[in-house]
Amino acid sequence: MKKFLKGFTYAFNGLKYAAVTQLNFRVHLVAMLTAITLGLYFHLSANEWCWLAFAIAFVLITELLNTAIEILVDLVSPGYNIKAGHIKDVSAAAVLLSAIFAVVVGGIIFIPKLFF
Ligand SMILES: Nc1ncnc2c1ncn2[C@@H]1O[C@H](COP(=O)(O)OP(=O)(O)OP(=O)(O)O)[C@@H](O)[C@H]1O
Repeated sequence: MKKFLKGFTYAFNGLKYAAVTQLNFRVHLVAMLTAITLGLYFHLSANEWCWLAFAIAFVLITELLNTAIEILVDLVSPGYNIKAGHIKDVSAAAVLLSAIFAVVVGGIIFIPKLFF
């Protein structure tokens, strides 16, 4: 049980590290809070909450994995290496795609409620 709880501590340390060191992660957290606030205000349906929760989790998870990959690349390849650059670029592209997906989901849910 102690070991199980320690696993949570490590995971929270990872979240804290990402929040402290990564501006993008903080931006995503603010976007998440904004989306949740709007969701509460507009009384979203269960289906809409599911899509929103999925989009939010998807972005945060890809950002966390991107951060882990950046750290790993810097660890194994501290100097300039074209492949290290490609790895970071591809990893960043995954975050970009997930963010576009979240914007599309947010748009589908909120644009009709905000403007029509
Ligand atoms: N070791 C390297 N060798 C070659 N190119 C690199 C290397 N490290 C970074 N790059 C290039 O520079 C870009 C930015 O890298 P960097 O590590 O600053 O990422 P970042 O997303 O700005 O990270 P952070 O969120 O820590 O600021 C990468 O996407 C990659 O194209």
